[in-house]
Amino acid sequence: MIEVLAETGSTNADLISRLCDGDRVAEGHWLVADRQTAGRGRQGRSWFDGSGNFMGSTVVRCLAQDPPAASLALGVALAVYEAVLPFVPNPADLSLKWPNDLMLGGAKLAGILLEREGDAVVVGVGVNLAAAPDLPDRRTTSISMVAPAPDRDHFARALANQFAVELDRWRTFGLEPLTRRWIAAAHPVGTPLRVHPPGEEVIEGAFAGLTEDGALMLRLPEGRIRTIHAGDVMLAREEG
Ligand SMILES: O=C(O)CCCC[C@@H]1SC[C@@H]2NC(=O)N[C@@H]21
Repeated sequence: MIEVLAETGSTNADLISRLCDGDRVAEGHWLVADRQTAGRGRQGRSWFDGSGNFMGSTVVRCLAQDPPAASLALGVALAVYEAVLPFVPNPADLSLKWPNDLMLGGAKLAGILLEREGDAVVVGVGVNLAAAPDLPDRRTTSISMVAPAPDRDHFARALANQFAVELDRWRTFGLEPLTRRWIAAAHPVGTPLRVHPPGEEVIEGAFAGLTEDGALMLRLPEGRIRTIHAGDVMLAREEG
C-alpha cells in the first residue's frame, strides 16, 4: 500500500516516530511525500525537495534468520536500480556506487538512507525524477535530463513492486547472489574512486568489488586491497 502525504518533514522520521509510538507499520507499506521540508540524507546531509521527485520510505522487520541488516542496503539499491532502468534511454549510463547511491552518467541520481529502529529498519529512498539540486561539490542529475520524467505515482508502484522482489531474494537466497548482482550493476572493476572513511584522510584507489558481506574492496595504488566498511565514496568524474 502506498500512502501519499502532501507535505511532511521527512518520511523516514515519520515512520520512525510511528514505530516509536508502537504503531504497527506493515512491511510493504510505503509513505511517500510530495514535499519534504526536512528531508535527510546520509552522513547528516539534507536531501533535496524537488517537485515531482520520488521521496518515500518503508519498513523492514528484521527476522532472526535474516542476513545482517546492513546488507539490506544492497538489495534496496538493486530495487532502485531495477525500478529506474526502464526510464533511462541508455542502460549503460546507470550504475550503482557503494554504499548505496545510484548514478546516471557519473552524477548522483538517487540515494538511500537506512535507519535502524528496534527490530525494524526504515528504508528511505530519494530519486531525482524531475529535478536535481545544484551542489557545490558533486554532480547530480535527474531522469528528466535524459528522458521525460516518469510520473511519480507510477514510479512509486514500480519501486514498491521491485522492492518486494528484492526483499524476498535477500531473505531467501542470502548475500552471495546479491553481492554478485550488485557488482554487475556497479561501475566497472578498476573505476577510480576517492574514499573518505570516517576520521581519516581521503584515500585514492580503484574499485575491486565487494567482500562477501558487502563491504567495499578498494585497490590501493601499491596494489594492496583495503576493505572499507563505512565512508563517503566519490567517482573521479562526480566532483562538481
Ligand atoms: O544521502 C543519501 O544519498 C540518502 C538520501 C535519502 C533521501 C530519502 S527521501 C525519502 C526519505 N526521507 C528522508 O528524509 N530521506 C529519505
